[in-house]
Amino acid sequence: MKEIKVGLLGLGTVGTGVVRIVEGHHEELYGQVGSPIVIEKILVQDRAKSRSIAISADKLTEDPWDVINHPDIDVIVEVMGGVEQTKTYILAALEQGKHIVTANKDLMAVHGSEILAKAKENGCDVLYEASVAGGIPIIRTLSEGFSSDRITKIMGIVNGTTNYILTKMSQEGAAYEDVLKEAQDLGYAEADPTSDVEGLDAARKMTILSTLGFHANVSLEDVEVKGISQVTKEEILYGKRLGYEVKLLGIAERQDDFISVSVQPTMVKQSHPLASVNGVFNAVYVYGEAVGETMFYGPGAGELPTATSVVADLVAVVKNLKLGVNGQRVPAPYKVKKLKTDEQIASKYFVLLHVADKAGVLAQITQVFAQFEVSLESVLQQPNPNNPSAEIIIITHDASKAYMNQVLKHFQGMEVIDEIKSVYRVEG
Ligand SMILES: NC(=O)C1=CN([C@@H]2O[C@H](COP(=O)(O)OP(=O)(O)OC[C@H]3O[C@@H](n4cnc5c(N)ncnc54)[C@H](OP(=O)(O)O)[C@@H]3O)[C@@H](O)[C@H]2O)C=CC1
Ligand SMILES: N[C@@H](CC=O)C(=O)O
Repeated sequence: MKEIKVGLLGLGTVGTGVVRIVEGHHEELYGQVGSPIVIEKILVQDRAKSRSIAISADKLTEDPWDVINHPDIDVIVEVMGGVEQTKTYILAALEQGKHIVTANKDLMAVHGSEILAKAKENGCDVLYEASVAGGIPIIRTLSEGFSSDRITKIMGIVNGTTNYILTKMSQEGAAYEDVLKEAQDLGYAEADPTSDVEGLDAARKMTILSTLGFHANVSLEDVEVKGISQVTKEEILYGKRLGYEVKLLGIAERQDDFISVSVQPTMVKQSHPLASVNGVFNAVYVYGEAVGETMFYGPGAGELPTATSVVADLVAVVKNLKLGVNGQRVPAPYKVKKLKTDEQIASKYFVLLHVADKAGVLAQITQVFAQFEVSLESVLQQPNPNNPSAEIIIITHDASKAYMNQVLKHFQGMEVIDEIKSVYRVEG
């Protein structure tokens, strides 16, 4: 019946949600773990800042060591963000035998293996469910639910901010900057939203998911990343007219033992379930050799959805404490990582070209695709509404990335092509 004392690092969007759930769902938590869970001490940057919840002043501290070195605290919940300083705190806490729950994908994507090794050394849990796809329990799903299967593909929308922006641009014709500001005000965006819009946040999450799904140590450098800052309203409209929605997709694929991981704006066919995942919602497709196709859907960011996952991890740590089995389920990648070459990566492509509006141009262009063995699914030529050139929109069949790059390189030297306007991967 001993109280479980928790130290909280951070009382921002997620930290506030954690306090609300620990206090508001007291009965549910007590019922499951058989002990009261109490938030003992909270690290903030500024104790004087006004807060949206009532917190007694003596719980707040600006000194991290008040929390980390607190003798009665069993579990540290890290929801302050940041990488190097945060890593120092977490390693110090683990050395003292304290268990860690974190929502920090930046930290886990870069230093996850070192932190998990330290946890193992000290018999501690490190759980990080909230670090990917906010309220969707995708980490537990991959590491436990699919532990019997061989995962071949993980594909999804794993950043709420960019999905919110793309949805508003697509459905309301909203301007990129205005919607980004809204996402920040709603607490979805990272402290530096560049990591959302440039795809880095999604890349960190895909690093975590592919490491778990493929049992190989995938690092951030292995992920090819492109964000949404260059996506235009025009491209979104073109996509719509042809039956596609632009989504920022994380795609991790495995064939035999070779893997590829990328984050890129993708034209998703409107009939594909990912095309109708809108706003701050995330969705992750997991393909397993045995299970086939599965999809997990839910809110990807925000105070209470994210805190739900954080507190679920806290419950898991406390259950392990009661059973005396902490630190015994640290996932360790056991496969040697082998990355696919560009020749091995295949997908369909959407290509929008501005070309000279004269006879024979289309034939010259399709000839280049044929030369590099890229076959075409559809070709549309129309006058460019803004100038005397013509627009050609091509959707290819599956083509290797290497051949597609050759095609694009060839286009750069062709007089009849004014501009390669857009190139997108296509899914669905
Ligand atoms: N927001 C979301 O929807 C999601 C966020 N995450 C992750 O959760 C973590 C927290 O995010 P979020 O709640 O949005 O962040 P916020 O910026 O809203 O909150 C950060 C909190 O940490 C405190 N803090 C930050 N740096 C320091 C420091 N150096 N020393 C002491 N206190 C510090 C701040 O103090 P003060 O209040 O005094 O400023 C604040 O309370 C991040 O790792 C983020 O990536 C994961 C999933 C979803
Ligand atoms: N900034 C992130 C927050 C959750 O991880 C997002 O928008 O998804």
